[in-house]
Amino acid sequence: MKDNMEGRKLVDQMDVKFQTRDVQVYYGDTHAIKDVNVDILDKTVTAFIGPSGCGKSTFLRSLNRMNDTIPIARVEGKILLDGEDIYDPKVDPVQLRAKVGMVFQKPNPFPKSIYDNIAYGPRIHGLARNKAELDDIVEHSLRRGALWDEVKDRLQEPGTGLSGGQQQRLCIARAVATEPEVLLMDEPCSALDPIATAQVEELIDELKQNFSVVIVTHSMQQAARVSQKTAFFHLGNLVEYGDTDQIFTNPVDPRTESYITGRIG
Ligand SMILES: Nc1ncnc2c1ncn2[C@@H]1O[C@H](COP(=O)(O)OP(=O)(O)OP(=O)(O)O)[C@@H](O)[C@H]1O
Repeated sequence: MKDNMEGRKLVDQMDVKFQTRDVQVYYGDTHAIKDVNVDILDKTVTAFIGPSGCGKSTFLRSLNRMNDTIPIARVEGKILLDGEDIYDPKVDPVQLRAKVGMVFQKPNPFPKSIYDNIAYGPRIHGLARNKAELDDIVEHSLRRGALWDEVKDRLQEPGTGLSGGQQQRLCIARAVATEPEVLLMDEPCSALDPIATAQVEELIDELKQNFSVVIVTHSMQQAARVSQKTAFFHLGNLVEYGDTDQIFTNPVDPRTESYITGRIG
């Protein structure tokens, strides 16, 4: 991987959320992720870009062990979150996913009320001692999801009755309700119209004040708008990682340049 470290200030260890070292992911005999070494920063939006099938989602899912749910998937190498190996047998994947939340391509609210969509995670993780505390978490999370004003008078209505963009903000609010440290987003706007996309992008910009956000996107415009760091993947390799401005204006690797200028992908 060509990492343009020259001139870049040395990153303080405190700023690093994930360190990945020599990460490989296999699906049976398919080697989907090859030797990926990257540091993902706190309070930063990192975009994963690259042509279809290059491994963006696979690598994203390895960061909260969602690949564990795919029987033929195998992860090798080290993935450290705040210095702790997330694949250590002592780590409970359910607790890990509360710390490393995920938002998917298609909004997927539970078939429950708006309130219960948010309250579900805090209830199972015992984050509220009583109803008043749970109410506070629900309100705070919906505010963080930029949805509170639109739903505060209908919290008992089904989450599935909201518009697509509102459902996606509900899913983001649900993910933040368990007080995660990282939010993984796999093409979170691909099912949304331009107005809902703009709202979610604005929200991502706010979320980075409190979280490390990693977003997979097919839209280079979106990567350029929302992220400060960009990682370009190609055929399972992390080809280039650096400041988003630099990746889009002055890529080091010819494969990155071909992709951003539309010659591959
Ligand atoms: N569940 C799975 N079982 C077997 N192979 C898989 C599975 N998921 C992904 N793959 C393979 O792993 C490789 C990487 O796929 P992945 O979905 O991570 O790429 P991607 O860059 O996210 O693609 P896209 O942009 O199209 O979503 C591909 O060759 C894909 O066919």
